[in-house]
Amino acid sequence: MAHDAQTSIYDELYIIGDVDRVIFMSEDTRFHVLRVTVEKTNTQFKEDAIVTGHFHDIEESERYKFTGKVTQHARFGEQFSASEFKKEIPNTSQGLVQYFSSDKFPGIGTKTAEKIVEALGLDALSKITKDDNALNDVSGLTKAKKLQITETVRSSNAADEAYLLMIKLNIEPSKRSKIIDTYKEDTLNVLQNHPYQLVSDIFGIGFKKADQIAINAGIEPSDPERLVAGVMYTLNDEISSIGHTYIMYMELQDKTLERLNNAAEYFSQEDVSVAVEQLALNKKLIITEDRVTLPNIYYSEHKSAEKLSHILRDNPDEIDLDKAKDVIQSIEKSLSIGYNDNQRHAILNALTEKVSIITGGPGTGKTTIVKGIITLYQEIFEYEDYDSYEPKNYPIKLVAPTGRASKRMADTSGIEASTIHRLIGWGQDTAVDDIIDNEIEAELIIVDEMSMVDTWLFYQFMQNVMPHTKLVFVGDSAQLPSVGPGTVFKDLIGSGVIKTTILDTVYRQGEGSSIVKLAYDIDNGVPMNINDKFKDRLFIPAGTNQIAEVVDTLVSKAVDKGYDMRDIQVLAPIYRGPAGINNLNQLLQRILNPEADGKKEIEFGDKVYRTDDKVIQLINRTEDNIFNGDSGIIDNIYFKDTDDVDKDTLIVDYDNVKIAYERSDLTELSHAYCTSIHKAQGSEYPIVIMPIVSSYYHMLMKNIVYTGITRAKESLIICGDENAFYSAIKREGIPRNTMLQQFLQKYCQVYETEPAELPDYLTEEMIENMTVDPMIGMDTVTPYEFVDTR
Ligand SMILES: Nc1ncnc2c1ncn2[C@@H]1O[C@H](COP(=O)(O)OP(=O)(O)OP(=O)(O)O)[C@@H](O)[C@H]1O
Repeated sequence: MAHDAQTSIYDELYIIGDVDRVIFMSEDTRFHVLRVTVEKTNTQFKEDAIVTGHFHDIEESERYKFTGKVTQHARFGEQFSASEFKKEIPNTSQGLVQYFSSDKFPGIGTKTAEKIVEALGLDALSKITKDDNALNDVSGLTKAKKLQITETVRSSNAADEAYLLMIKLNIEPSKRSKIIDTYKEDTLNVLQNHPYQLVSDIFGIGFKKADQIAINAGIEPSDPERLVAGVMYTLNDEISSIGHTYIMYMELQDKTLERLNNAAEYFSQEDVSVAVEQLALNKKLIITEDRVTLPNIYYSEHKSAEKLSHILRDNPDEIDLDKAKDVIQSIEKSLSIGYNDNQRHAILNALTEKVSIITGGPGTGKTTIVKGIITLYQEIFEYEDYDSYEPKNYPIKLVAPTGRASKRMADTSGIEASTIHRLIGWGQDTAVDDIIDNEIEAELIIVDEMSMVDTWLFYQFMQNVMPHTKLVFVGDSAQLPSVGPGTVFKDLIGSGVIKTTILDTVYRQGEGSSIVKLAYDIDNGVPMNINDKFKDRLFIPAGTNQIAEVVDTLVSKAVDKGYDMRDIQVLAPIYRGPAGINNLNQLLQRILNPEADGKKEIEFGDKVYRTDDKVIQLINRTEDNIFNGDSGIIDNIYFKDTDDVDKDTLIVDYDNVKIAYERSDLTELSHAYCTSIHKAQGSEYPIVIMPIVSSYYHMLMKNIVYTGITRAKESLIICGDENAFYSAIKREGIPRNTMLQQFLQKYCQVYETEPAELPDYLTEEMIENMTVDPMIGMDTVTPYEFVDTR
């Protein structure tokens, strides 16, 4: 059915027909499956046809012309897949009467419809569209009715026209409806005259797309709206792709000009300055000295520092230190270990300081210290038996930024732990930029995996901490920074205003782990030979094109030896290419969960999900307590045609919690045989297989390799190119510009006499009314994944 460019216009396949029934419609993407009674066609469909496609507004009983191609569906046979559709304007009296008496025009019956057609003739619709007074010739219509008919005809025309234009402009189907719903009758005007508005109003339409639309609409590249959108886009891009919380004014100017002046000098430095100042006046961005940032980010860093300084200012209650030391001794006895001095200080700091920090690499005793802190609090403050409390009333709260990390905390401590989101009540109805107001009742909050906490999440957390609550932040500052902007953990440590314990004695090495030693050597820049053999780690040389084969062999062997697929995790830093996550997932699915009788399958995009597949959740699903990066197993798939369900449904089992996904939710899932190192942060696996090849070039960085390695508990296999490995461990990530450290120092030094203040225009209301996405850390896209690796 393919047509070449010269003949396609003549050969274009079409069906003109009446829509009998809308069999399926996805609210999200507006993908429709229709049964159509064929009136006229140049295809093989004689009486009726199943027509599929993305349509904005299809009405049953209406006549449309669909253009597209004939496709073969695996289960349902031949269908017509439409790329364009257009309402057929009724061109007979009877058709027009039917149209005016349809549900579209409530209160108009056949008689009135006949009068309209009689008075205006066959071009009634075009007359009504063009002439406000067209309906005056029709007797018996009230003024209100005339207005209603005119508006309905015009908005229906405008929506159809806008929809057709969007198809021509190559705007994705899922965005088309959002655009029409946002701008309504103004859609055409926005698309033709103000396309740069889409960048800030429609999530997922970036500057490049708006630029293309503008070119097609004949808008000059020197248009002032293009400049304003370019500045905002550049600022957002720097923040989301690198993780900065601000960018230098000069850099913003240069980068904006670089982006906008590609073929000619459309704008000067001065033009950019004027646009930046105007945006600042309109409170779309904040300029402080020579820095520029987004209001919500500036506000988050400011407010977090202010709140921390308030908490730090209060002196904690007097503590019986002798008793505390005795309790620590008894903990040591019960655990059969002797805490080292650093560890002991870390435990005591949790009691004597309002806020304290514990940072250390794997195996340095962070978990063991957290256990000690909990017992110490229980003994000193004589808490009742844990089981006698409702978990939400227990005075100690354990939290982490991911579901998996919080589950680990609960497992190792024996008391309930939750995600930060859950603790503060960030739920289903919470929009991304809502400010949460939900004070946490607690005497002590311990936050683990702090390196994963970004600026916005930290702000949301801090605002809900009560002034008397003590805080302990635990993490490994050598790990990857948060996905969202900022380096919160490093800034808290760097500020010097919070008592920090750096743990540097590794205990897991004593248990014979060379994986931990490798991680430390990488962090400390110790020379090494990756080819050295150890019982728990291995390096296998391979080129990019051999990675799939090597991974195949390794995984097949592990499965033969009886390992479960949940024990083996392949980690890669990029999605595309032969050694990318997507390709490795396809391969691993074939090995670990092949097609088989009795296994149900559902196709979605270019993926096939099968029962027993290992999958990963890609965004936070707070209402179900399932988070970005959680992985589970497909438990079952139900089809509406054969099972007793309204919609096709896929059930994923996350450690015995079963979550249902409808088709439209499947964008939230991916296969998890191979995942990105970013998504594996906060998780640990018995066996990690980590390819490192030169084609990962942009992602070959020390903290990425370090984070991947430290996910392995028992065995680590690195396969790839040793030079790629050595260059990666020498390369630091791009440093992030942040302000939290500085704000914290400023607040803590001046607090007693001269509290620093937010600019008075920067209020919570303003943040709530912002249109800029705050890029919260749990987004599906990581800063590094923006990098084009081809
Ligand atoms: N002072 C100590 N003396 C002896 N063993 C210790 C000491 N501190 C910790 N350990 C042991 O070292 C091992 C690692 O400790 P722990 O799990 O607390 O480290 P961690 O920093 O939480 O590691 P990871 O981040 O990898 O989970 C445990 O087996 C623990 O019992």
